[in-house]
Amino acid sequence: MHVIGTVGLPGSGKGEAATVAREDGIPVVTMGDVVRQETADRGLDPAKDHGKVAQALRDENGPAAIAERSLPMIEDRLETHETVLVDGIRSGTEVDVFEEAFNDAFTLVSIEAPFEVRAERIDERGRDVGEADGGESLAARDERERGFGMDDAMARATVVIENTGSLEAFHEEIRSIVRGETDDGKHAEAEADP
Ligand SMILES: Nc1ncnc2c1ncn2[C@@H]1O[C@H](COP(=O)(O)OP(=O)(O)OP(=O)(O)O)[C@@H](O)[C@H]1O
Repeated sequence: MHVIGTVGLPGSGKGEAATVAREDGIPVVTMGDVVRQETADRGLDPAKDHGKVAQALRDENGPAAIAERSLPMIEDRLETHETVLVDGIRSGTEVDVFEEAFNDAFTLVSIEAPFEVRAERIDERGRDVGEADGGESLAARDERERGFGMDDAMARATVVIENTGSLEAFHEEIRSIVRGETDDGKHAEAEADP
């Protein structure tokens, strides 16, 4: 069993990492899915009302609410898959939830790139889909994510990927992590033991 969580500021490459994992047959659970499911369960529109419901979940059940609700989804995928990727972790409190649930089977990966590199990539991504990222500036999004506790979450990572090279190089790094070929310092003994 291996649960890999990714953290990183907007445009760092979390979505790319999730795509690479899916292509490798690894199920991806995103915190966004949890919020959209809850929004639908409350009879609201997942496309419009997810921000409101994310806030309501935290107000009603505390800062770990969304991570806690993702646990049954993750456990369900682990019944049929050795590895699951969790996308969208945003705070140290959420990291606590996964470390408590999965102990040494949990690896937190921080994906990092400088502001200018992320800004350029988000700009390119916007052009691909024909729209900007909701009109909110990257600096404002960074600020909002940091407000949730992203810096704390990133500081807890045991694997750090500098996503400053080519897309292909990044894909290779992610593939090696999801295939369990990268040593995060926690699994060394298990790997050495045949
Ligand atoms: N190494 C790279 N080289 C070139 N482009 C990249 C690289 N890594 C990511 N990208 C591109 O940069 C953009 C941002 O990456 P991605 O969507 O994965 O970020 P994210 O962390 O999911 O951001 P957000 O939190 O805003 O959704 C995407 O268009 C992605 O394809």
